[in-house]
Amino acid sequence: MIAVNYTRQSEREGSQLCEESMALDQTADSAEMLSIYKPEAWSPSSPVAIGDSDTDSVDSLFDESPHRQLHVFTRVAGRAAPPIPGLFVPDIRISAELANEVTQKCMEMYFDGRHGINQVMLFGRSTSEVEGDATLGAGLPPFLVSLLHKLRDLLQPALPQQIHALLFPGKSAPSRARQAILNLYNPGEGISPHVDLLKRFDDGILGISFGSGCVMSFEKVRSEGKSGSGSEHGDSARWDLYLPERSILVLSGEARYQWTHGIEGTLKDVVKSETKDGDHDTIRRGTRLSITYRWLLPGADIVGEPDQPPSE
Ligand SMILES: O=C(O)CCC(=O)C(=O)O
Ligand SMILES: [Fe+2]
Repeated sequence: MIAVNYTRQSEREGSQLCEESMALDQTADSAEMLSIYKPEAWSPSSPVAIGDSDTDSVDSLFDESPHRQLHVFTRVAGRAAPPIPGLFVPDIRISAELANEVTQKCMEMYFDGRHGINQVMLFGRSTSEVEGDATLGAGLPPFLVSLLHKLRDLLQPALPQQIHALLFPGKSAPSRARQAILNLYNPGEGISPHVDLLKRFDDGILGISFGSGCVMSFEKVRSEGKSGSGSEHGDSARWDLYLPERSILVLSGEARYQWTHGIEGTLKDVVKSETKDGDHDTIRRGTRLSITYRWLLPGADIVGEPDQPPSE
């Protein structure tokens, strides 16, 4: 087995959203103190804005000052997968027992805190029947192979058949190289928006969240030659989706190739309320571990270079 350890390049830099999230963390303990912009259910998230406004949807942070009214808007993430073709987040969770087992193994084997590592890449192969015991990831540590097999069974009724077959090829399918990437995020850490490397990874990406939820943001890759802020003019779109712990994410087709995914480095996520329409929950980030399985393209030079940043 080959393992490659990295310190992940993380944190989204320079964007307006990031600055506002900082403001969220620094200025308020609860979302009630903030002005929350609430987009319609499943309309793409609207841009963040700071400035004077007297609309009903915002409250002032500084009501007592008539001269300086600062309004902070933030996005409210949805809880159901947005309509991006090829994106699947089925409404199922792996069991708490399995999640604990896997997390414990990862912490013991890779993230014991000795080297400041927060990213590990592991490599294996799916094998076919002719080679004897067929597995979905021979060469990966047994607990990651076993997780793959459990995911195959769990996802069987939850995904379209061809997407399931893309992730879990049958026993007679040719052997393929597969990577498992483990990412550990302390509260406040994230990963820059990116498209997984086009020259290294094939279609069909499977990710599982452990230990904490987080909001994952998806942004449409801009077509070449277009510029400008875009979102109000139809050439860009963004969705924010809350991924609860033990949930499973699948990226394929358009979602894998035409949209970036990223996680903002924030201590709290603002998410649509599960119980009350039009309301929101503020959810504190815990330490999150993610495991992502990806197919390597034939001949991809896989060892020695970081996976981020990404789009090409
Ligand atoms: O942590 C996650 O769920 C996403 C990780 C990711 O996008 C990556 O490693 O390419
Ligand atoms: Fe990624």
